[in-house]
This record gives sequence, structure tokens and C-alpha cells, in this order.
Amino acid sequence: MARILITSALPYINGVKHLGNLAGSMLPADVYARFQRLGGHEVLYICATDEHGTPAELAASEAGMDVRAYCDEQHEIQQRSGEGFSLSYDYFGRTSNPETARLTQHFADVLEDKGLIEEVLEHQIFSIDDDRFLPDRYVEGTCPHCGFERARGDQCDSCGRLLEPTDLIEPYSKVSGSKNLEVRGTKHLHLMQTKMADRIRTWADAASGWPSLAKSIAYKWLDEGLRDRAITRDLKWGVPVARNGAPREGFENKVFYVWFDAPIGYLGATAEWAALNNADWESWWRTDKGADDVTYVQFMGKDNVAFHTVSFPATILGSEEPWKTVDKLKAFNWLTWYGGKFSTSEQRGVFMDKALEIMPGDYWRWYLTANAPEGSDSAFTWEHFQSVINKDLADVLGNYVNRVLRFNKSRFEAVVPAGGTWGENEDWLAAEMNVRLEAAAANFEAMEFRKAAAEVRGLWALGNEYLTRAEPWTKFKTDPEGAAVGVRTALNFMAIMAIVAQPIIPVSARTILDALSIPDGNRNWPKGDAKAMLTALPVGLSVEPPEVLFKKIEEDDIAAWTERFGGAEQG
Ligand SMILES: Nc1ncnc2c1ncn2[C@@H]1O[C@H](COP(=O)(O)OP(=O)(O)OP(=O)(O)O)[C@@H](O)[C@H]1O
Ligand SMILES: [Zn+2]
Repeated sequence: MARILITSALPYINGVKHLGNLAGSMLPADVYARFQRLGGHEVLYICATDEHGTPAELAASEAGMDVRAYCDEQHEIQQRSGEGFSLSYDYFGRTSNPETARLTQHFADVLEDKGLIEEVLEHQIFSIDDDRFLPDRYVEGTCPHCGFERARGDQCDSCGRLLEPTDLIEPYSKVSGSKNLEVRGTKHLHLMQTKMADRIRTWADAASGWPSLAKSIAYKWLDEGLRDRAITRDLKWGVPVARNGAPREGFENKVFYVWFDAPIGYLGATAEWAALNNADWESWWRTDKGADDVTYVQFMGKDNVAFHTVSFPATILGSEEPWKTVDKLKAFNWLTWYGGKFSTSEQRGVFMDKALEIMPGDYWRWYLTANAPEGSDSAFTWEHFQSVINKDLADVLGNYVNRVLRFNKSRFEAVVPAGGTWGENEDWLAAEMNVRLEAAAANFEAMEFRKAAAEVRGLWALGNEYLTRAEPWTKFKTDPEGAAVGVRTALNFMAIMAIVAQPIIPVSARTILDALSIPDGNRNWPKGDAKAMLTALPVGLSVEPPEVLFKKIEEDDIAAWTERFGGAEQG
């Protein structure tokens, strides 16, 4: 039994997540966690909302709420939609919780002790009327490049150029609108990443569990040269800046910058989980405290790769403490909305809460796994969604389950029938099943999710092929014994079809396994002798057809959803 620590990129707190966020981080991590649990491994799947930073403060003020109250509410919403999609986090924490604050302050102390953090005098915009320094997004003004009048201090939304707040013409405070601003000197803490470049490169060279996409992003950053970077900001919302347990002098109105504390949230959330479960979190994270046998797997979209292969490692490796670093990393390309961008700020695309209003979580899970933006970007369209769901779930899997269970009910009194003998059709099924089970397991293990889904679908299709060969329907009148062995084998194989579907569509798989009265202890990944697996159900066991498993998506649905969410015209 292996110990596997899994984290998915932390969803940011400023609103409900869209299907792209789900497909590129939380869902694949969940599918992988579920697969590994089925293999009998000890899995810890940790996630948390990433709550600090200016976008959270600004979203709160737009909502007219106190930032903590806003984050409380948004965390709840994300927690609930995670449940709606059956995301099986062992713990869904928050970076605003005390454990993350404590660990952030710890890392800052240790890094400073190692000479990797320095105080640097920066020149920043101070708002006299607001009596505070304004971090970049709190200053707006006219873009010096294109003349756009509401350019932000970090970037112009009109021409896309990156800006410094001092570049803006006629700057004003986003807090009060005041133009009574001046440039003042103020001290910030900088993480001296330049001093870490060689160590990170050596560490990246040695990494074997990263795909080429992740390696190339890490090397691009390293080749372009790391820069020393501020890890503090002039905000109230965030982890207070401390030194050796006391507030740091001159930093009373500053907090740590979100990019520094967010990944520490993985550790903080694990510590929260442990406190609630009477467990030892360091046995998952510290190689000197039992974590040397842990395999740590991270999931994220491609824009987060550099943070996980360079920035966060700078913190971890810089501490020279025996923390676990990532072993396997899975990065995704973009799920697009009709070829364009899903966007939280522009509310473009389908968001997790709304998605659940129109279709159950399993439908989305299947679609987004079978079409994961893995080797390249992948475009969501309503038409594609309809065709995938109707074919794979309704026609291939749903139809098999309904046909076999209904026939069994009408002809064999809804119990696993006796009679007949194992023959060449069953030999054929057993041999094919072995090959496909192995391929499916290998692809789940390799985190090749499209291929894993294709193999699961292949197993479902195999069931239908077996029915075509065994023909229990036609045999029933002339050869009832032959029909009995066909139905009995088809019922046994149905259990296999559902067991392997559990990582991707856990709710539907459970419905099928419950209908077959498979005990919880027998739902692990199928291993061993194929004939034994295909004859496992006791004769006489009662098996009832479930209610309709999958509902087909109709043209009317597509029309209604396009009307409600938009579609092709927004691409
Ligand atoms: N369209 C997408 N396809 C795949 N993954 C995505 C997509 N958009 C974001 N992600 C990933 O989702 C995870 C969580 O993202 P986060 O909550 O930070 O939102 P984000 O990246 O700011 O997205 P947006 O800007 O669209 O709100 C990250 O790992 C990110 O890379
Ligand atoms: Zn501009």
C-alpha cells in the first residue's frame, strides 16, 4: 500500500469557479484520488480556497461586504459546489485560517535566517486622503500607451500592457477616488530568488515525474533568470508580517503577498485536516517525520506551473528543512468556451453552480474527463457535450444496464439466474476484459485521463459486444440455459463496468453497484482471475433495475442552454 498526497491548485475566492477551473485542477485530482483509493492505497486529497490578495478585497468591496464575511460566504459556495460535483477532498481548507498564517510566518523567519529575505526600500504611491499606501490594483489612471482612462496600476485592460502604478497619468485612488497622491518610500520584504536559481535548477533537473509541458515552463523561467520579488504588500487582509513571533517593526500595515502564502496553504490545510482528525500532518509533509514514503502529486492549469516548479520550491528548498516536494505534476492546457476564454471577470462560460442546475455532476465529470484539455486546448460546445453524453452515457452504458436488468426481471424474476455453462463467448469476454482492465489502470496511473476514459468506455462497449455474441434475448425460447449463462455473465460484467467507472462517474456507478447489491468491500479495482470475477455474483441474488440512469440531452435543451448561457456567438 502506497501513501499518496494529492493537491489541486487552490481555487481563488473571488466568485464561483467555471468549468475550466474544474477541468484543469480539481476534477482530475479527484479522479486520480478515487482511482488510487480503489487500488487500496492511503490517499490524502487536500484543497483549499485561496483567499488573500487585492482581487478578494476588491470583489468584497464591490459586493459591499467586509472581506472576511465575503470570503466566508464564497468559501461556503465553493464547498457546496464541490460536493455537487462529488469532489472527494479529504479536506477543503482556507488559506485565511490560522495554520497557514503560522506556517507562512515560519517560512519567512527561516528564509530570513538563511539570508534569503531582505528589507528593500520601495517607492510607492501613498494616498493622503486614505492615509495608506496603495498597492498596484488600488491605483487607476490613464494608460501612458493607449490613453485608456481606467487602466489599473498593474496592467491596462485596454492595450494589455503591464504597468507600474507610477506610469499612470492622472492617477487616482480606487479606494476613495482621491487624486491627492504622492510617491513615498516604504520598506518591503523581498525573497532573493536569484540566490536560489542554481538550487532550483538542480532540483528540476532531477525531477522525473513532470510532463514535458511542466519541464519546459520551469526551464523557460529559469533561463530567463529569476528575479528577487516582494513578498509583502500594503494591505490589511492577509497574513500579518511577523519576525520571530512578534509584529515586525515598520510592517504593522503590511501583510504577506498572496503568491507567497497561497501554496503554503497546502501545508496549512493539511494541518487543519490533521487537527480535526486526530492525525499527524507532518507525517505527510516532513521527510524526517514519516513522509519519505509519500508520493506527492500536484494538479493545475498551465498558468500555475511556474509557481509550483519555481516559486513555491524557492520557499521550500530555501528553508533547508526536510519538507516534501512535488514528485508528480500534472498540468493542463485550457478548456475553452467555443474556442474563446472562459472568464470569471466577464462571467463568460458555464459556472459550477449553474452547471449543476441543468445536469447532474456525473454528466459534467464524464464530459470533462473524456475531453480533458490534456495534450492541447479542448473546446467546450453544447453540441459536443450533447453528443458525448448521449452516446457514451445514455447509449453505451445506460442502455446496457437497462436492457440487461429489465430482461432479467421479466424472464428470471430479478434474481441472478442459475443454469447453463461457461462457454466460448465467456472465454472471449474474459480475455478481452483482462486486456482492457490493464490498459485502463495503466492510463489512470499515468494520469492520461482522456485515454483512461476511452478505456472505460471500451469496457462498456465490450459489454454490448458480449450481448451481441451471447444473444440471451433470442436464445431464451430455444435454449433457456444458454440465455441464463448469458444474463448471469452480463450481470457480473455490469459490476466490472460500474467499478471501473467509479473514479469518473461515482454517483451513477454507485447506483449500478447498489442495484447489483455489491457490498462496499467488493468495489475495489478489479484484480485477479477473470473467470472468478465474471462468476462472482451469487445465484439467486436479487438485482433490481434502477430508475433511468441517464437522461438524453435533447435539441430543446441545447436551445434553452444556448439562450441562457450563450454559445457560438461568444467564441
Ligand atoms: N480554462 C481553463 N482550463 C483549464 N484550467 C484552467 C482554466 N482556467 C483556469 N484554470 C486553472 O484552474 C485553477 C484554479 O484557477 P483560479 O481559481 O486561480 O482561477 P483563474 O486561473 O484566475 O481563472 P479565471 O481567470 O478564468 O478566473 C488553476 O490551476 C488554473 O490554472
Ligand atoms: Zn493601455
